[in-house]
Formats: sequence, C-alpha cells, structure tokens
Amino acid sequence: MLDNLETIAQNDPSGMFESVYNLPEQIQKAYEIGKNISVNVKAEDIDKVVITGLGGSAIGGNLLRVFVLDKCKIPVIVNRDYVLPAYVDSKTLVIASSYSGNTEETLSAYQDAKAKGAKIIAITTGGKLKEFAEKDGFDVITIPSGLQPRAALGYSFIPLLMLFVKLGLIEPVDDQIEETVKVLSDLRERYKPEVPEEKNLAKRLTLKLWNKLPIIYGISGTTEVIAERWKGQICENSKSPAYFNVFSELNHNEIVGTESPKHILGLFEIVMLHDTEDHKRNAIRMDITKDLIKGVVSGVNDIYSIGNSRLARMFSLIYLGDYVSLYLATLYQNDPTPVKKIDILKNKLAEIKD
Ligand SMILES: O=P(O)(O)OC[C@H]1O[C@H](O)[C@H](O)[C@@H](O)[C@@H]1O
Repeated sequence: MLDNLETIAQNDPSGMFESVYNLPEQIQKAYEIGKNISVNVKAEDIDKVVITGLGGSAIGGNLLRVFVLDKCKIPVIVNRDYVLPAYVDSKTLVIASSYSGNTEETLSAYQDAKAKGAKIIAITTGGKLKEFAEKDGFDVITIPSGLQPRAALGYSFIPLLMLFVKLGLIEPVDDQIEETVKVLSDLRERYKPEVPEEKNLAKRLTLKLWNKLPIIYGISGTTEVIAERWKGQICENSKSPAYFNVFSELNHNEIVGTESPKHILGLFEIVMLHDTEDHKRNAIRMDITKDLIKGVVSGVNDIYSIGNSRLARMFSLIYLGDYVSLYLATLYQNDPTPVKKIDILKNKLAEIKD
C-alpha cells in the first residue's frame, strides 16, 4: 500500500509530502533570512531568553533550547502559556514565535512581555503579532507564509539559531546548516514515496507503527524535543494517538507501568531515538530498558541519527519522523493537512469572551 503512489497522492490532496520534501530548501531560505537579521537588542542588555509559542513554534524554540544547552551562558526557557513567569523583566529577551501570528496564547504572552518591560522580538509570517510588534516598535523577523506551522520548522528554528549567533550567545553555525541541507537532501531521496518499502526505512518503520500506539523515547539533552516532535507530527499528520517520554526520567516511573493490562501494553510500539552525543549512562539505560520491556510491548525500534554536526543529526531524526507521520496518515487514509479538531476548538473559544 505504501508503494502505491496513487494512494499516497489521493490521501495527500493538499501536498504535505511536497512541503516535507522541500525542507532542505526551506532551511536554506531560513538561513538567508537569518543572515540578514538586524535587531536592536544587545547581548549585554539581557540575562535570559524566554521563547514563547505553541505547537510547531514551541518545538522550534525547544529545539533551540536543547541545541544551545551546553554553549549558551544565559538561561533559555520555553513558555507555552498565556502568561510569562514573574522573573521576566527588562533584562529578559522574550521571543514571541507564532507562524500564523494569531495564536491567542502567544498574543497574550506578548502583551504580558510588554507589560513586564521585556525586550521583545517577534518571529512570524504576519497576523496580529506582526501588527502589534511593529506598532509597539519591536523587532520583527518575518518568515514566508503559506505552510502549516508544523511544516515550517526550518523557518521557526533556523532564524532564531542565527539570532543567537548574531547576539554572540553561541559560535557560528554556518557549516552545520550547510551539512544539514546536504544530509536532508540525501535522506529525502531515501524516504520519498518513489522508493520501495524494502529500501525505505520510513515506510518500514511506519508499517510497524500501523494499528499500534506509537511511543517515542528520546534522551534528555539530545533527542528529548525530537521525540516530542515525532509525537506531535503523528497526532497532527496521521491523526493517530502517540506519546513520548524521555530518559532517564522514564526509568524512575514509566518503566514500572509495564505489567498490566497486557492487552494494552501489547499495542505499544516503541521507537528509541539514539544520538552520538547521548550521555553514556542514558545510552546504557536505553539498552537495559529495551531488554526489560521487549516481551511485553509489541516491539522496540532503534533509530540512529545521521551526520556529523549536532544540527544535521538532529534534523536527520526529525526528518524521518516527518516522513513516518505522512506514511501513517496514508495507511489510515487521512489527509495529513487539516486539523479539524483544532479548528473546532478555536472557533468555540472565539465565541466565548471573558
Ligand atoms: O505557530 P502558530 O501559528 O502560533 O501555531 C501554533 C499551533 O497552532 C495550531 O494549534 C496549529 O494547528 C498547530 O499546528 C500550530 O503548531
């Protein structure tokens, strides 16, 4: 079924496969945008960064948080709420990230940042966020519109990464971006629909996850946000439930919850994301955990990052998850693009004014 290109095209009328295929070009464009950023904020005027956003935009911020974890000397925090923490003040750089520019939590947090006197940079395609930020005299990084926010990860992540370089918070990443574009351009030729199942890891893994409950395990400090991204992509694109958790934390609780009920545990299909920078003890924990749960769950799949640089390796795992979520949508005969329940929710929320 996954080798039938007609079936794939039928279940993808709005071209999400194409958006995913074009991720390398998107990263290249996002890099150009990033190179041309000029902002008024100076590193010496800030002592922390709060990135506020939801969904795909929050993932971009969260990937950045992990990417700079061992490099950036000031705290980087991701906020996914209507309000910001009390520590946000005039020494805080608040990055309001919303692809549409109209997500209500992000707009509310933007107002909170303004009220708290924070330095603000908005990253968006437009919407109210751009309107407010321009009117208030804050910097706006404008990214191209026309995609689903979750398909715009290159745009919501790479310019922020470049901003961190510009502010001197991290070393230049040009080589890493170049390698990422190369690695993804190679991977798409291995994961695309035209490549048959026996040669296509994305298709083979999807068949394992089909009619199962995908559970994605990452490792703290390396693949934690990538596991979260896989979960989000499977939910939004495939319209299937999926969950994620992170080592070593899951070894302190979740690992015990694997005895009953057996018929539910038997539906768990685990994906373990591995990276060369995983803490050695966590890599060992993954192996031991695998042995402990192997006979209980439906299956455990080890997936390894590809590439030399941290950025390329991160995106290699993200890219596989993106393709898997699209093939899973195909098997369930769902169009990956619409998110009907989110639309209904937003409409209902819009009717209720407080
Ligand atoms: O980036 P934004 O436009 O603020 O969108 C944030 C989130 O909003 C909605 O819930 C979309 O369906 C998600 O896919 C998206 O990631």
